[in-house]
Amino acid sequence: VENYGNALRHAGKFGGPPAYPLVGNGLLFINKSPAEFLQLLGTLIAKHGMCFRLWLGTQLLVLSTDPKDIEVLLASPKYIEKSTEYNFVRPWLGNGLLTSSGRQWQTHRKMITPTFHFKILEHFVEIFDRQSNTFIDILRLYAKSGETFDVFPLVTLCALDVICESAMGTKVNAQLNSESEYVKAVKEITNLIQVRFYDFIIRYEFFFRLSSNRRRQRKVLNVLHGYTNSVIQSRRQELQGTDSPTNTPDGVVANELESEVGIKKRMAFLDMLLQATVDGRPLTDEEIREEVDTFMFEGHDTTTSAISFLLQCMAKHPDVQEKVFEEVRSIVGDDRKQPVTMAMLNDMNYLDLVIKETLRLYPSVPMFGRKLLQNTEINGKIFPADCNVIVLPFFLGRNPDFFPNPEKFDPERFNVELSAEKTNPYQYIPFSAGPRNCIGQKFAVSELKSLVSKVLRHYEVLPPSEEQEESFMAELILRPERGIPIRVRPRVY
Ligand code: HEM
Repeated sequence: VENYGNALRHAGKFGGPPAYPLVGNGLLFINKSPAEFLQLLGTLIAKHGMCFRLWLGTQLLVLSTDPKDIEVLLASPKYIEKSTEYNFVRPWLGNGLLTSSGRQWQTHRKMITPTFHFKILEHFVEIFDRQSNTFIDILRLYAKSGETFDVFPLVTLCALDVICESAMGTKVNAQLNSESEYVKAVKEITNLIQVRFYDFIIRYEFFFRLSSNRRRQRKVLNVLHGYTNSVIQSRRQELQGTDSPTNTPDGVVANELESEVGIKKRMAFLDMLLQATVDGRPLTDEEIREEVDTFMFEGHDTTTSAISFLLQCMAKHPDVQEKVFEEVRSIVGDDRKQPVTMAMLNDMNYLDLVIKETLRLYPSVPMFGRKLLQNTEINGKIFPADCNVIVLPFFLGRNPDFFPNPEKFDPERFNVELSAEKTNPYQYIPFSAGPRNCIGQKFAVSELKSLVSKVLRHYEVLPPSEEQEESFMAELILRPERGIPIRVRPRVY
């Protein structure tokens, strides 16, 4: 109550739509579909500017697309507490890297950072390459028929295969077996979390606990945590050299590489966690599970969104597609079976620009938030204690003051001379910035390059037979409301 009074006092200085006692601006969001929600935010930004407040019930949100404020917020190690919305993912991810704060976040971030060293990333390139081969095989059917299809769910399964193998060292074979219990559970949990974002009632823990969603969530979490826990147990035993590979609940052999003669032992993210220490002690099983689950979530939904929109951009802009293909061909050659190496991916400079431009228009994380723990002055404004500051990369990327002619898809904005991301680093933040930026950025970009270059080596990506208008849902990640319809046809060269 004290904080509510304090927030009320200070919130008056921020502009924003008229708010009513207790419900605040909640009524604005009632009966809106997720797609309408993002449009509504756009309208509010146009009306109230780069920094304004919203009341969701008694919760104060300050929405920011002002790079100056965002710089203060993100560059400082002081403001690392995440906003209220992150509580919705806590039942699944606990206090993993995305959701934790304070000392736990600091020590874990320090421990996990070396895992993303470029030398270690090289081990994952083989996984990217192999899983994109499966993806190519699956597309063959659509290339044959020439029909329009939604590529989004296919990309989801591929990204899930990649992250499962990279994070846990196990194969769920999602692309070949989308009926797997684990795969279905991942899909269901992300749906259950997303509903809470927009449902004015079950945003509150009290009402959520009374809802049927809570019971469903419990069941799904049993599957998810059960799987991760059993993989952790079997990996731990193997590392101690006391046991042979164990079967996981999906009947998947958790570890199959180590014993094969001549194959270098590849470390999954999990193996590194099992050997790491914080404050001189090994991690508990629970801490390990939370970090692995965090990677499972952060590491597949985001890349799915990025890869899908990237493929859509290829379909819409054949000239750009042609240029990407020519670059890939000049690096990898004409043999379609040639596996791609990290060195080759690093050489794909034009594809880099294309990825940057795709993430400007379609940032996989369209918004993220921080909670301020005390009254905080930022550029002369007092942000009250307990308020949630919501940063909106989606609208930053579409602001004509920052990116002239923003609707135009133009990868050259990011070339060495124009270098749109360096001119003001806080206008372009698809991976966030500062100490709490995306730890998986390099992993993600390599995965994107690997999959998209493989697709272009086999297929031409074409627009759907009937164009449709773009419509987005800003959920945990940016999703197309009606999927990503494309066509493919075998590439001749
Ligand atoms: C195109 C793909 C991706 C995009 C656009 C992206 C974007 C982001 C953004 C904006 C944040 C900050 C979120 C916040 O402040 O709450 C973040 C954090 C994070 N990302 Fe990514 N991400 C991507 C891929 C990945 C991948 C592949 C992984 C893991 C393999 C990953 C792991 C993480 C983790 C663990 C955090 C939390 C870091 C921390 O709080 O210290 N991300 N990501």
